[in-house]
Amino acid sequence: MERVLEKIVAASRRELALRKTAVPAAELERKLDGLPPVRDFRAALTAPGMQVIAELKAASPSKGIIRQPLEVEALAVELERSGAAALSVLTERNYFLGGLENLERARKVVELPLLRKDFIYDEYQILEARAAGADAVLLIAAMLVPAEYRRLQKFAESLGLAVLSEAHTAGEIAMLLDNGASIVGVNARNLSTFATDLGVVAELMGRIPADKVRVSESALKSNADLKQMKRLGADAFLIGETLMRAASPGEKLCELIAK
Ligand SMILES: O=P(O)(O)OC[C@@H](O)[C@@H](O)c1c[nH]c2ccccc12
Repeated sequence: MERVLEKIVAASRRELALRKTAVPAAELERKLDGLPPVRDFRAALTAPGMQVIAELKAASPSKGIIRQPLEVEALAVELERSGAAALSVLTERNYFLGGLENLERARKVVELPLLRKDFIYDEYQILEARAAGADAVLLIAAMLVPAEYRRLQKFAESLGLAVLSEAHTAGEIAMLLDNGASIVGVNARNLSTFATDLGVVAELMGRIPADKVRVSESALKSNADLKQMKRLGADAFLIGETLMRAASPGEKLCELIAK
């Protein structure tokens, strides 16, 4: 596993142990019974037109502070009104200044499907995601061996959650497809260096069969970028920084998805 990723996961494991003691899994499971049904993330991404998963992100390891304070409710409502297909909410605390509470806050104000964006390696995190109002979770190929990936994917599906499976190399795409991924994201960002290269997405998108949902992730800055990725087969786009740096993220989204 790569270095930055390793540090993030190590910090996350320490915190997870504390959360598990504070709120046992059985308690979270009881909470799930009273929840409204999961919203259809997959359907949102495959609707006709330019479908964007708009990401609420306050900071990142490579860019430092991106948007602070993160006005979760205002941003969620504005992005929904401006045509986002779904929202991605960063919940990693140490490097992205996110939190599960941001997911809960977004859930209260929008009807859009929500993705828990985090570094997931444990079923407990998937229970937390559903309890906080998520409709989908991210699973990152670079940090999971196939058996772990399969186990977490099955668990998410058993709760009705969709899984966005993320790859950065041809080998990772093959692993995900061999293990039953149906929504596959190609991340332009290398998680060891955090450098981005849209060329990687352009090169790899064609390796995902058209019966899968194909998502172009990271480094999308313009309407032309989205159109290029669409031509290469992308069904949907995951966009964080370009929206979060905009004075008006809603206007920026309209500009990005214009015909
Ligand atoms: O801000 P950008 O370049 O538009 O990227 C968004 C999203 O793809 C990125 O935040 C991301 C993709 N995969 C991740 C895994 C963990 C943390 C973050 C990510």
